[in-house]
Amino acid sequence: MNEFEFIKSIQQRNYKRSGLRKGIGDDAAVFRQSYQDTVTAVDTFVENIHFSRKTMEPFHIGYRVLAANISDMAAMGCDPAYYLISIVIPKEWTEQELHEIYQGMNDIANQYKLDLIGGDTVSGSQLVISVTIIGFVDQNKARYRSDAVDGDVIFVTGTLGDAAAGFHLLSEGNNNDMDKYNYFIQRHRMPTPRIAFSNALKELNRVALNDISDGIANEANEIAEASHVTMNIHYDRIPIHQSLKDFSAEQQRAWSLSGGEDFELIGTVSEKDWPYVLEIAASTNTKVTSIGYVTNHQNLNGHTILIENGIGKQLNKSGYTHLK
Ligand SMILES: Nc1ncnc2c1ncn2[C@@H]1O[C@H](COP(=O)(O)OP(=O)(O)OP(=O)(O)O)[C@@H](O)[C@H]1O
Ligand SMILES: Cc1ncc(C[n+]2csc(CCOP(=O)(O)O)c2C)c(N)n1
Ligand SMILES: [Mg+2]
Ligand SMILES: [Mg+2]
Ligand SMILES: [Mg+2]
Repeated sequence: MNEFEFIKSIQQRNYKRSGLRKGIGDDAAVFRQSYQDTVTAVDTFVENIHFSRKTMEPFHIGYRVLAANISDMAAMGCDPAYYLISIVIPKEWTEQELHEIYQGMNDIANQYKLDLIGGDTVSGSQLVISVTIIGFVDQNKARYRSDAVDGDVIFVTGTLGDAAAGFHLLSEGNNNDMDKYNYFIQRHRMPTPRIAFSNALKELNRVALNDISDGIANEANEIAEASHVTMNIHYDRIPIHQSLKDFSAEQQRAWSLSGGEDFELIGTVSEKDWPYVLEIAASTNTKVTSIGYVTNHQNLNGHTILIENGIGKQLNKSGYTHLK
């Protein structure tokens, strides 16, 4: 199959979004959206950095790369609508495997009602998939890392450390572990971006949000820096899955604080709005946990404090980083 046949084979027959004027098939895509703000992000997924043949089936590669991008849209409080795929394909990858990658993307795109509207296909020595995602949000309702203020409640969705546990099991586990801890493996391969929850918060005037791709130690600090506040987090309030307790205390700690790739949300809201957040959590079937509070401490602003046994210590960025 040549490049052009490949593009034809991955093209959607019908588009879901009414604003689309031109999808795949011209020099660029065209969409129209007159009254909302447009939100866009790009993330890249590289063989042996983000996944390996051992950790992911082709279907999961597609699913996971789009999930990461949808999660950034959740972190912005916006509704994702369109995506473009740039793919570098090594010759070792079969036609069948490539289609499975696209089936993975298609699966999650259908769940979140996204249209694939363009991309680029080239050959190369390593599988690299880059996704550009485009979404829409009501004017002035995009959620920024810079919106946390003194007195806010800090919350997270879901449980943390699941994806890192899954990655550990896929890399080092035996067959028994794979069955017993299938939940963690699924969470690594097929994360759940929290779009319904974050979009349902749109009635609130102010929410600070960030998604947890590198680990809460990173993302809490990103909010602290952007908002010039101190983030205070109780270690024993960080929600973990019951089965994570089967692992050592060191593993639980490393995975829940800096494992990354959970694609949960960390956010802050005023104390007054916290009961409303809990209502939205219930109505969108999303686990949400309060893990601490925001303060304004002149010399600690821009930092995160982790409180354990009543003692607070600075929690430095410790998650995954691509450049040393
Ligand atoms: N090479 C680059 N050129 C221009 N802007 C960049 C580049 N890399 C990152 N950015 C920008 O820096 C900011 C932070 O990017 P970062 O990738 O850390 O966020 P993220 O996508 O939420 O994290 P993750 O990649 O872990 O999902 C974003 O505004 C992003 O667009
Ligand atoms: C084969 C393999 N090796 C290592 C990891 C771990 N890993 C890779 S990138 C990343 C952080 C998010 O990256 P980004 O900032 O690009 O979103 C983490 C925790 C993996 N998933 N697969
Ligand atoms: Mg991202
Ligand atoms: Mg990024
Ligand atoms: Mg992000």
